[in-house]
Amino acid sequence: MTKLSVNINKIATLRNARGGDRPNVVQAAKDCERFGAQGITVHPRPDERHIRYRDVYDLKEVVATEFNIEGNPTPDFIQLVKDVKPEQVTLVPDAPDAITSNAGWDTIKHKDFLTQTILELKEQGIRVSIFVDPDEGMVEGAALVGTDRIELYTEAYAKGYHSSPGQAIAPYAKAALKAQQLGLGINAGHDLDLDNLKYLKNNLPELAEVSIGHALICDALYFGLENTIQLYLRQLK
Ligand SMILES: CC(=O)[C@@H](O)[C@H](O)COP(=O)(O)O
Ligand SMILES: NCC(=O)COP(=O)(O)O
Repeated sequence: MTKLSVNINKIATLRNARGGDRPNVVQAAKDCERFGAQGITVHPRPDERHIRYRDVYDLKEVVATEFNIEGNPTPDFIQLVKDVKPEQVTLVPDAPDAITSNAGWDTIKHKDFLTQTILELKEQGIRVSIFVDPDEGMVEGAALVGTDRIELYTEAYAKGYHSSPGQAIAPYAKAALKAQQLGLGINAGHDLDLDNLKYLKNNLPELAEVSIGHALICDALYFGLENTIQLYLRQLK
């Protein structure tokens, strides 16, 4: 079974546009769960342009499914994660000024940093995942730094899917097989949508979880949040 974790960053983007509390991020998380989401993902960024650190503390009080916090492991982020103790943290090497996540970890170059950080978080009883490109060498490096899971960065897959699905999925299938052989759990995310999700799922049999935000919230404008979550869940059957 592949779990759907809804990334609610874009709900916070909308709220922040007016400075009030509409839409309410905590209520949105509860509703996503009520509508079938099996997890809630947030990716607080240092400028708090969408999810704020305060939201993460508030969400911890209500999220009843799997809470996944993604982000660059700066000292502030590490402290937040240690305070909140989510079920899963996903480490992402995004620059503070990046519009969105734009690369996976170089697990060889950052081996010492990742090893130490992952150990620190695992000691808190938190499952750790790291964001990686679909590259077998990077997956081997991920196994060496002690992570529980990897999250395959799917932007390249999403970009290539329409012109050549087979070509787009090939490196992901290889990377996933390598991860499976090394005993790593496999998550995936970034730019997944109603068009490309089923093919990804069908080709990565061990896929434990997808986190989806941007496209899902856009779809919800047209189909409503409940229907949209059901549509995504259907792609994962
Ligand atoms: C790691 C990843 O792919 C997502 O967390 C994505 O970066 C969402 O972040 P934004 O909502 O800031 O684009
Ligand atoms: N980890 C990926 C994520 O949380 C959502 O990414 P996107 O669907 O907003 O591109």
